Amino acid sequence: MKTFKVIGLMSGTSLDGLDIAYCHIWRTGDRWDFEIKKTKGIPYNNGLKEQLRKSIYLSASELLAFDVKYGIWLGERVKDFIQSAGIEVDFIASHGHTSHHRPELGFTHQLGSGQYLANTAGYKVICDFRNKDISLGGQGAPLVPIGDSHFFHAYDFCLNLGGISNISFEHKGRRIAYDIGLANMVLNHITAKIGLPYDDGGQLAQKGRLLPKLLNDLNKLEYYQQPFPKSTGFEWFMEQVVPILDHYDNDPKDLLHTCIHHICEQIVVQVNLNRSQKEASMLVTGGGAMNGYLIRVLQEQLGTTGKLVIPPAEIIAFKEAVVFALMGVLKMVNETNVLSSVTGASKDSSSGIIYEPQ
Ligand SMILES: Nc1ncnc2c1ncn2[C@@H]1O[C@H](COP(=O)(O)OP(=O)(O)OP(=O)(O)O)[C@@H](O)[C@H]1O
Ligand SMILES: CC(=O)N[C@H]1[C@@H]2OC[C@@H](O2)[C@@H](O)[C@@H]1O[C@H](C)C(=O)O
Repeated sequence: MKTFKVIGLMSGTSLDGLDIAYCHIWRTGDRWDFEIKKTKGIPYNNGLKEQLRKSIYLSASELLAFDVKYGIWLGERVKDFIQSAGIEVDFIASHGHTSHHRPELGFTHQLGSGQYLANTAGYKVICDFRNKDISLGGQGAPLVPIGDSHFFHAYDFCLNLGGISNISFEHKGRRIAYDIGLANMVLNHITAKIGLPYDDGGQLAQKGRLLPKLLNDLNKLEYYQQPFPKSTGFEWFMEQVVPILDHYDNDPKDLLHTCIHHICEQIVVQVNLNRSQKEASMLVTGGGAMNGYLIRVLQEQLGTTGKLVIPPAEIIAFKEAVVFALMGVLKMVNETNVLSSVTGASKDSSSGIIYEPQ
């Protein structure tokens, strides 16, 4: 069976930068397996970070122009990566960067023109992995659970602590997954006010005190009561969460401390609801796995029957890029890469649009 040599590209909601993962991916029985060969994280400079953050407010023509510009930027970064690594590549699978995500209105949009990316890098590109699922009535997110079922099925739960937290697990033979709610997006929002990109290791949060009223206000957010399938993101954060935070003029340490307790409480609610056995292992990835204080609070709240597994740094940071590489492979072989059990679509799909370099 062929081994695919693929570059996966991911730019997540926390806006820290572009993740590039070059992997080998091959079939083994009913599942697929992977090996990460080389990775690179390219932090966004402040200008690009702001442009991406504000892309939701652009006019239609500005958005389309930025789509092209960012597609070319992706292509240039990948071209440099391939040249300096001297690697053989079959194709590029690109998530892009989500500017708009409104499944209830029937659309989602990831920036980074596939055609311009293909032309600039000089390789075939597969992108736009979310829209087909939305057209089938799904949330178009989360998509990474297909990777959990192939690559990380040994764990009872997979938890990703990115800008938003999401969880994935098997239930009666079907994979279920959804966005739980807040994670680094809210923590970064608080540290931005004191000029820090993030709270390294959760050191500031650790020194803070709990604000019970804020904790209660956050726990009461309507999103937490919604049944899955569900997904959320930046729009929800800006519209529902920021107005709550605006009422609190407290020491950032106390805000961070309280938000970490809130993030962990919501995770534990979901784990306890979906635990089928007393002992449960949970793989933790995404930048939040580097937040020592958050992980400590989560472990305390889960108790001794919940075993958190923190994988090597490369998996923590690049798991999503690796899974988009897998999604590209599955599209190329016409196998399911979006699970309707996760997204709520009317059927599974093999999603992604293919662009040949011109
Ligand atoms: N050493 C650290 N200490 C505390 N937090 C950290 C550390 N390293 C990374 N983070 C947090 O992780 C964030 C990046 O996480 P990640 O790259 O998983 O998010 P993302 O992929 O952009 O989000 P999403 O998966 O929601 O799209 C940073 O913005 C920061 O908040
Ligand atoms: C629409 C969108 O970009 N959603 C992201 C976002 O960031 C985390 C969470 O919200 C998740 O639903 C998703 O990303 C991951 C990669 C996913 O689809 O699995």
